[in-house]
Amino acid sequence: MPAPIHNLSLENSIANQYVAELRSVDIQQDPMRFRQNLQRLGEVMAYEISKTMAYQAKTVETPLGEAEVALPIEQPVLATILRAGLPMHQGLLHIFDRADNAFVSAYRRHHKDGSFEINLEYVSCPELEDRTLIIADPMLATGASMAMTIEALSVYGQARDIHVVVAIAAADGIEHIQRMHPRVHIWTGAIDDELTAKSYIVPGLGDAGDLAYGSKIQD
Ligand SMILES: O=P(O)(O)OC[C@H]1O[C@H](OP(=O)(O)OP(=O)(O)O)[C@H](O)[C@@H]1O
Ligand SMILES: O=c1cc[nH]c(=O)[nH]1
Ligand SMILES: [Mg+2]
Repeated sequence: MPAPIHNLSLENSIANQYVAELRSVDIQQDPMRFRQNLQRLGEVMAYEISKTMAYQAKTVETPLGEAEVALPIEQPVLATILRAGLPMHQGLLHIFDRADNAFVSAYRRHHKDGSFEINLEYVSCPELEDRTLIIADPMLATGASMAMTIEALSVYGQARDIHVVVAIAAADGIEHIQRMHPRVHIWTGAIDDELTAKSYIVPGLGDAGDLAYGSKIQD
């Protein structure tokens, strides 16, 4: 049995407004708002994931006495995939403000026939053994970039829990991750059914990296 999918669109919450604005062809003309909506979604997801973590009772001294509070036992490792993952990563880091961080560069290298392969070139990662790992990337299309990232990070130790956080997941991408990495929890703002011939999510939102940071020369 693969780990459960957490689809935020199944419940009414403000997260649905952030996803709607990310998708909107008009609102996404404002790159600052696009990045901010990704960041806000990262913050919401971090809050949801924080409910699944382990806590321990601690005593906090106030100016007037002592308060009993349940505090997280550990800080997670927050990982992201350049470029498009950066704003969601920042949102996660706002909430898990003492987290360690990992960065991976992965991008699609396109061939003339329309096919592409994922190029994974740069990895920077702390020790992962027995830790909670949260990997953010707004788009889970075929799932190839995320699956390669999980494999690349596994070299740094076996994380106890792995959470993948995305704004929009394609059904194909979810299937790929569940097949390759069944232990991984997927948190998504929405699930879309289709991919184009070039593996863009439909209706999706377009190219998240370009919308956040501008177009790039295709490799
Ligand atoms: O599930 P997949 O089929 O692998 O596609 C998803 C990947 O595509 C996008 O990155 P992209 O390669 O466009 O790089 P960018 O962030 O530099 O735009 C996105 O941010 C994911 O990393
Ligand atoms: O729909 C998609 C698929 C991959 N990358 C994106 O930015 N959007
Ligand atoms: Mg892109």
